[in-house]
Amino acid sequence: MSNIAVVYHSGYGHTQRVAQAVAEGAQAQLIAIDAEGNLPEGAWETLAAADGIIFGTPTYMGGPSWQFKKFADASSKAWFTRAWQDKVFGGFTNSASFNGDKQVTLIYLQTLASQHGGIWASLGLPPANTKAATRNDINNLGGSVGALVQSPSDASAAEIPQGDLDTAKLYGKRVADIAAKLRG
Ligand SMILES: Cc1cc2nc3c(=O)[nH]c(=O)nc-3n(C[C@H](O)[C@H](O)[C@H](O)COP(=O)(O)O)c2cc1C
Repeated sequence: MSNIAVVYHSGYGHTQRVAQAVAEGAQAQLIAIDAEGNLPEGAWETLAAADGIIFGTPTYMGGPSWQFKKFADASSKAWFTRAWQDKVFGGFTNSASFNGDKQVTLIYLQTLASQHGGIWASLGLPPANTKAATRNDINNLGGSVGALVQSPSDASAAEIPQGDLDTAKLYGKRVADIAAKLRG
């Protein structure tokens, strides 16, 4: 059993639902970045104590939300002290379009983890990309770096495709399992 924290921002609730799925898979603690880009009381300590950290943000204008970026910049304090060195990291993003430039966001999250000296966990799931594939399948969006989720622009958080949520949950479990193995 490992100790994982999922730290995420969500402007309108879609990414929050994804974060809950990831946290369920990882048996993780959820930390919400608020609308001002700040963390709740005690969250930096929780992150410092975690074996693994999973980042989550919607893709806004081809990158992370500014609130997530504010958190990332504030993490430079942890960077200075190498507080997150050798932790396991993962990341997920959610956006309205199938592509929507989500990959740019994931690469940003991977880079942030690498700046901190982290060990990045890939998605580790094959794509469902045959003619028979549906949005209920695991990894129908065909990601590899982290978990991708598509919420149609007119869909509520309750209408996120089940396959993407299941993918997010499996990814959370993968990050937790890797962290447990590394902890020994
Ligand atoms: C300011 C803004 C920028 C957005 N930019 C993109 C984008 O670059 N690509 C995309 O596919 N969707 C984009 N969207 C759609 C959001 O990613 C989508 O609505 C997502 O589900 C929002 O997640 P949230 O409810 O957690 O905030 C954008 C939405 C907003 C509000």
